[in-house]
Amino acid sequence: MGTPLFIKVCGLRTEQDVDAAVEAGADAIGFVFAESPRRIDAGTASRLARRVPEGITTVGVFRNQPLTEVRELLDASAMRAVQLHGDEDLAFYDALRPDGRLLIRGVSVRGDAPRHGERGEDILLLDAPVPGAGEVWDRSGKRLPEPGLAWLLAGGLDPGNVAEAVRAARPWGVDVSSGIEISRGVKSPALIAAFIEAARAAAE
Ligand SMILES: O=C(O)c1ccccc1N[C@@H]1O[C@H](COP(=O)(O)O)[C@@H](O)[C@H]1O
Repeated sequence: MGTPLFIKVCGLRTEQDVDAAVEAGADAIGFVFAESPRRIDAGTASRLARRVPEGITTVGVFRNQPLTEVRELLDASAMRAVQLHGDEDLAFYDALRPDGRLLIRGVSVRGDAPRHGERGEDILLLDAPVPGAGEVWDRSGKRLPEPGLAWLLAGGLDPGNVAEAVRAARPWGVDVSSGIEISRGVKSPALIAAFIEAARAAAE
């Protein structure tokens, strides 16, 4: 397919899961600071992030939280990227931009998918209506970003369906949370490895 697929695994909470993601070749690892069963505090995120080699992007995930809280948590945990997954407006993105972190805009697609770059984001993430719920959304008839733009497909992906999703939607990258869990909020190193292997194979 040309450029290698960018793979983000999200909602990791333990050393074992982080090590599995690094070992399996994830490009980015997400730590959830938003309201969620996967939420962790800054101290835990900081401890886990220290296990992540420099070339892998650590991502703090937020949803409709105050700017001061977002910035405090990002700084305290030394995240390399920020994912805003709510209704954050352009001013919110503009305020974070000078911090120099990669900006990821997570969008719950209900009608048409938004265009890449409307908030000045580096990466657009298209997700199901309820983030982190493991739901596949209906992509049929939807205008997806053009090839070459940095956008991630998310929403109900798992080791069994990611290959077909990559072949059909041709995303720049993929993001997963529920599909690599054995129960809500509990990741499986085996599923992390299986997901990354299946996604990579589909993109070759
Ligand atoms: O995972 C969460 O609980 C979460 C909470 C708030 C914002 C985003 C969240 N997760 C994001 O959801 C998608 C995919 O989830 P899934 O694979 O369908 O479970 C992914 O972008 C996560 O970053």
